[in-house]
Amino acid sequence: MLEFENVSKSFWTGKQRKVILDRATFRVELGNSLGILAPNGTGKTTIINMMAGLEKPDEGKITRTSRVSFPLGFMGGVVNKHTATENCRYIARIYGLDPDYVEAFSRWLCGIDEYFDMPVGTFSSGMRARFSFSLLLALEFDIYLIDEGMPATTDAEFNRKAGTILRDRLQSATVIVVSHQAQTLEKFCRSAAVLQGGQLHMFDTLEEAKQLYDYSHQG
Ligand SMILES: Nc1ncnc2c1ncn2[C@@H]1O[C@H](COP(=O)(O)OP(=O)(O)OP(=O)(O)O)[C@@H](O)[C@H]1O
Repeated sequence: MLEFENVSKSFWTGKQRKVILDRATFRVELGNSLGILAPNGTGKTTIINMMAGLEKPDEGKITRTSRVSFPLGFMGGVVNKHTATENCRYIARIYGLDPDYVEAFSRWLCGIDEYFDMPVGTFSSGMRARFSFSLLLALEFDIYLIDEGMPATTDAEFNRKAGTILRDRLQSATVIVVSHQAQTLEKFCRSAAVLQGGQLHMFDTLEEAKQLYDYSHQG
């Protein structure tokens, strides 16, 4: 379970206060994957980062009773001057997992051959995306956090392999996806929410959420 209680977050831009969340309260239960619809620039990344514990709320309480992933695509825990192998093994140890397994799984899924033993700083952006996604799937979480859908890699073979594993994982795990597009959420989510005026409005179905979203933002 992941719960926000009266969580507020805003940024001061130098001119005005940009409100992301205003005393928002909601809860995500295991087994009930959630899609959050929000237009660009309204705070999707900030909310996902707060869920992951990478950013703190200004006020309120965030409770995690399940293993919550880092956001898909997040490279903050990866050290550029170290190889993919070293990074994998180090991160596996942090999470108390078997480094041999995590390394072997990421190496296989990533499919970047000898680059896996080169410093991550030498990777192309596509390779970096593949590496961070492979690493995320090598680790075991109860709740996976995804910002704007699958990473945009141009490698069809990788997208197919990673997509299949992610779908399998979703049989037992829960996913929270934030996106500005309802289409991205269709593949993953049972229920959906719309971010509006600093509140998350929760709906039982994506269809209901879409109606509010289309009406408010596109209509
Ligand atoms: N540290 C910060 N200081 C000031 N403003 C910030 C800070 N971080 C984010 N913002 C602002 O808060 C708003 C929300 O940012 P965020 O990155 O969470 O939005 P987003 O919905 O993920 O955007 P996008 O879809 O464009 O990636 C933006 O206007 C952004 O400029």
